[in-house]
Amino acid sequence: MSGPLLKVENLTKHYPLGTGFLNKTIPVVRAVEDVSFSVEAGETLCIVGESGCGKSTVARLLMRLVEPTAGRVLIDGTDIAGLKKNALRAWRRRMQMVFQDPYSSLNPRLTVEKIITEPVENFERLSRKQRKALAAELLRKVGMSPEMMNRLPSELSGGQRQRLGIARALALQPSLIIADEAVSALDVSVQAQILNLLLDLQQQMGIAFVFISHDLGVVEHIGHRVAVMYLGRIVELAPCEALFAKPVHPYTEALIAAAPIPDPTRVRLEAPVEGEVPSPINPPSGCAFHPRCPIAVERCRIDVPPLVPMADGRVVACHVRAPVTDLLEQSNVIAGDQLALVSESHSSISG
Ligand SMILES: Nc1ncnc2c1ncn2[C@@H]1O[C@H](COP(=O)(O)OP(=O)(O)OP(=O)(O)O)[C@@H](O)[C@H]1O
Repeated sequence: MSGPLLKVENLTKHYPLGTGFLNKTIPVVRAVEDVSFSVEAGETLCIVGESGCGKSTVARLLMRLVEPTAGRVLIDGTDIAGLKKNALRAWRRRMQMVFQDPYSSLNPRLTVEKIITEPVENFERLSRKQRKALAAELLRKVGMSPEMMNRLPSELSGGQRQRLGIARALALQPSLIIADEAVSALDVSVQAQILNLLLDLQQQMGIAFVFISHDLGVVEHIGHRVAVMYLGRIVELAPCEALFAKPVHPYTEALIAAAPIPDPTRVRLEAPVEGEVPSPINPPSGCAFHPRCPIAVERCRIDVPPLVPMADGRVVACHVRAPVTDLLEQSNVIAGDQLALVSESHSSISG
C-alpha cells in the first residue's frame, strides 16, 4: 500500500455561537483552522498546545464525531465523509479512540468482560466461550489478569481502567488509535506504565497513534513527530527529537521553556510565554501568536504565515524564523514537492 494511512487536508471547524436572528451574522468559535497533516502506518503523531487550541476538536473531526466546516479526512486515500453504510462500518473498525477519563467512558454497570468484547459483538455474534477467550486475550495484551473479567469498573484503579479502555480500543484490531489526553488523569508512575504499554503494542501490532496531549514530557517519550497547535492552527510540525533539540517557532520555544524539565542537566533557555491565549471567536490578525511573540515584526500583524518546509524535514509558520522568500531563494536545495507546499497552502504538511 502506498501513501499515508491518515491524511488530513485543510481541516477547519467553526462552532457557531447561537442560531442567528433576522439574517444577522452569527459569531463563530474558530476551533480548528486549515489544519493538514498525515500519519504513516505504525507512526505516532503527537498534537500539543495549550488548553483551547483545538486539539480535541481535531480528534473529534478524525473520529467523525463532529462534521468539518471545511477540509477532508482520508483513510488510505478514501475521504471518510463520502463513506456509505458498509464502508463506514469497515472504517469504524480501523479507527478507535482512547479517552482521557476512562471512568466516564466506561459503562459502570458492565463487567470488564462485557466492556472489552462489546465492540466486537457490535459486528459479529460471539459464543460465551469465544467471548471469554477474547476477553482473556485482550486483558493479557494490556498486562491485566484474565481473573479481572468479572469485575466492574468501580473495582479497578485508575491505571487499570485506562488499560481496560485500551483493551477495548484494541478489540477490533485497529490500524489507528486516537488517544486524547489518554494519560493526563493518571499518576506519573502509572502514566509511564501506560505509555510503555502503548509503545509495546505499537511494536507488536504496528498500530499508528494520533496522541493528543498538553504534556511535553509525555510527547517527548512517545512521539515520532509532533504538531504544535496555537489557536486552531499548526505552527510547527517536526520530528520529535528535532523539535525538542531545537524548536524553531517562538511559540514552540516558549512551550518547551515553560515545561517542567525532568532532566536536571538540561538548561531552560528562555522565559515561558507571557500573556493570555486570545479568544478563538475574535483571533488576532496575521499570525495569531504575534501579540505574545517576542520577535514579532510588522508583517506578523498583517499576514497569516504559511507553513514553510525547512531543510531538516520540519515545517514552520513564522515570518521571522521561516520566511518564504529565503526558502524560495534557496530553491536549488529544496525538493520540488516542498516548493509546491510553500506556495500552495498555509498548512500543507507532508508525511
Ligand atoms: N461544541 C462546541 N461549541 C462551541 N465551542 C466549542 C465547542 N467545542 C469546543 N469549543 C471551543 O473550541 C476551542 C477549541 O476547543 P478544544 O476542546 O478542541 O481545545 P483543546 O486544545 O482540546 O483544549 P483542552 O486541552 O482544554 O481540551 C475552544 O475555544 C473551545 O471552547
